[in-house]
Amino acid sequence: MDPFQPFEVKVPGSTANLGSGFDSIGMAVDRNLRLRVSPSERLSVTVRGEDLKNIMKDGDNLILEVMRETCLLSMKSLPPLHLEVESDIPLMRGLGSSAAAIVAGLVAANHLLGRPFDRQTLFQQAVRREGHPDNVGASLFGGVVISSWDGEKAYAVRTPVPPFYLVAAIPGVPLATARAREVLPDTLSHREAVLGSSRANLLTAALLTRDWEAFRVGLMDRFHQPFRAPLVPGLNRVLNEAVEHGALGAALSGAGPTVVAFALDPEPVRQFMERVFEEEGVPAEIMVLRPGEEGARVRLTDKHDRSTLIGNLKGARR
Ligand SMILES: Nc1ncnc2c1ncn2[C@@H]1O[C@H](COP(=O)(O)OP(=O)(O)OP(=O)(O)O)[C@@H](O)[C@H]1O
Ligand SMILES: N[C@@H](CCO)C(=O)O
Repeated sequence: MDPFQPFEVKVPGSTANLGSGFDSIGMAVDRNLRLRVSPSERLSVTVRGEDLKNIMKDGDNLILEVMRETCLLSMKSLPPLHLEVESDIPLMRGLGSSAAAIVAGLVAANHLLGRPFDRQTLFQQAVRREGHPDNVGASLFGGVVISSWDGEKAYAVRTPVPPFYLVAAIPGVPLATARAREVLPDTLSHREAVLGSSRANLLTAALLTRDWEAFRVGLMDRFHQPFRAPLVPGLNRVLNEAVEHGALGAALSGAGPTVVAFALDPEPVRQFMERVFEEEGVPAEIMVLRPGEEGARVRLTDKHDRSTLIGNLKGARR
């Protein structure tokens, strides 16, 4: 591989499902993972933040794994390089941290390889790696992405960003997606499936037309939230009461435990969410977010850009 100029990949986090759009609808949010890549004599990784340090396994991590796999698709191996990872996407909270890491690894490796893969190909790879298309679609393309995956091929349509805020209650305790998927049933009755899919159809139309009454109803999910509610204190109260406090509606964000309400005026909803989680005795950070317009981006950088990160983790595997 040719010597390369240092670069940065910026990838947004995301909220997936939006209630009834289970494993299909994702929306980018204004929280980002930044991956800086520069030439080096040996492979090393620097991360910022305790959360990220804790997920390094023997100096290895998901981003590196994906970069290696992507290089192998081109029959190349990863050159020695230095990676710096910084992220304000909370880990294992339902805001798409794993999808952002996967997309960052794919986009970075593709850049190093001279961009042999187009975005559609990267999307297919990302979906395969994540196991569902909603978060990775939003992280890669930005905006609201509606997709479908049959286990072999994924289809995605990017739609315009809605004008609302997201009020997110992010509990202090993580919930792994794998755990939150274990509680889902293997089958649903035909009646339930028809109701669930009609809600998702309504949700899609409402997002496109900004019909907020249809949006409220469309958010009401039959596919996952009823089964995950016992794992997420505060969820049912927010789902049932947020509208009375000015929200357009509410949903579990991704696999949780973050609960998100959508609002044109976020302040009354923020106060309501703060109260709910306090009364439930669940420490949670309440954040007001905006949908993210931009998907993953590469920017060439210089040495100066790389001086801000701390915490060198040595011994990354080659
Ligand atoms: N910046 C990162 N670098 C390396 N690995 C990461 C990074 N962010 C997340 N991961 C990996 O993703 C895992 C979290 O994935 P998980 O699907 O459980 O949570 P999430 O993606 O935050 O939530 P959700 O999928 O519900 O939005 C972490 O344990 C770690 O292995
Ligand atoms: N659609 C996924 C998103 C979380 O990664 C789920 O709800 O399990």
